[in-house]
Amino acid sequence: MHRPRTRMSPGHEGVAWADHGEARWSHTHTWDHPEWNVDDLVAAKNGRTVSVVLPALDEEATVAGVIATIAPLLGTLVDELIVLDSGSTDRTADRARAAGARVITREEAIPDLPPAPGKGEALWRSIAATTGDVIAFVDSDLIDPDPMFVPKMVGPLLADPDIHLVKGYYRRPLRTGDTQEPGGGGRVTELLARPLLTALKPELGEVCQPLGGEYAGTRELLASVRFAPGYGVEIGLLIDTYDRYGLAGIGQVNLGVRSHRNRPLHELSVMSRQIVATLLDRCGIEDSGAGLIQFVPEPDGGFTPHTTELLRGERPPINSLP
Ligand SMILES: O=c1ccn([C@@H]2O[C@H](COP(=O)(O)OP(=O)(O)O[C@H]3O[C@H](CO)[C@@H](O)[C@H](O)[C@H]3O)[C@@H](O)[C@H]2O)c(=O)[nH]1
Ligand SMILES: O=C(O)[C@H](O)COP(=O)(O)O
Repeated sequence: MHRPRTRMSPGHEGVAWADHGEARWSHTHTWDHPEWNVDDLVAAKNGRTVSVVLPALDEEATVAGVIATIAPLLGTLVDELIVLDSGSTDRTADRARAAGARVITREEAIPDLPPAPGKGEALWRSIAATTGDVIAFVDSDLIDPDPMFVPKMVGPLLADPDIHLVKGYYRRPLRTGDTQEPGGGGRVTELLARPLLTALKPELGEVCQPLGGEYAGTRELLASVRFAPGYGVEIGLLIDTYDRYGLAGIGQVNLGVRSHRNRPLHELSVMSRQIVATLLDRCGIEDSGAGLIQFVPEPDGGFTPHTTELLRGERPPINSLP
């Protein structure tokens, strides 16, 4: 496969863009109009294998729909498709199996170690449970994802040996009740992650969706980095990849539109607290470690404080396990 074309247009005046040699990273490592097809990618695999991992916690409503968009690639581009069940108590596992995925629990992935809660733990264990040279992650709460999500994400990894992490980016609608706001989604991304990243790691300000759950990486990278707990996992992986390989090791690909189950604001606050903890840690800034206090409105007009503690317990690189 030829190196895919880059199409991110410039014109962001006033932004201190990172120079990547002669060309800016946003030109050389951003695929705004990816044009490769599955046959191109199969030819580019060259003996390498691709695993797709769907982390899932109680996603019975959507998991089968996500699998249905990826299962047709099994045996060609995709060599294995697993759902890493993060402790679901609903019918996620049954539905995932019926749709054509292999379901692996956290305990099965690494039997000798009791599982911790959170998404980071599920992804970390999935590295041990899969064998692909390239691993693509797709959230299992997506609604009508495009079947080209995985082919688009793995393209740069198969084409360029210097790239180790490819983040998807997209338009993000926000659904509230019966209404849908086309560009209203990605609230934590836009209000917290991108501003804070720009302040502390300005070169990563060019990454459109630092938090998005659709990304792919080489096993070389993913087995050799630590995994942050909970929802800190994406920001941790992004910064750790940057610190190891620089921007040259990262790519991003336009996946079109991504809809998912939009969480209520109070759940996103807890997610944000976890992300802040990992971001500060990766930037060498001390965090108080305090849990987030939220004020729950009561029927009588008052509020009750409720604290959510931070998830702790960074996981070491999988390839450092005995
Ligand atoms: O303990 C958990 C929590 C979540 N999930 C799964 O992880 C995926 C994403 O979780 P979700 O709660 O839907 O996250 P979002 O609200 O969509 O948050 C965004 O931002 C997070 C922080 O970067 C990322 O982890 C998400 O992938 C990204 O979509 C879903 O398939 C979940 O079922 C688990 O497997 N275990
Ligand atoms: O990635 C994010 O910013 C959070 O998952 C919130 O996304 P949403 O605003 O689209 O629900």
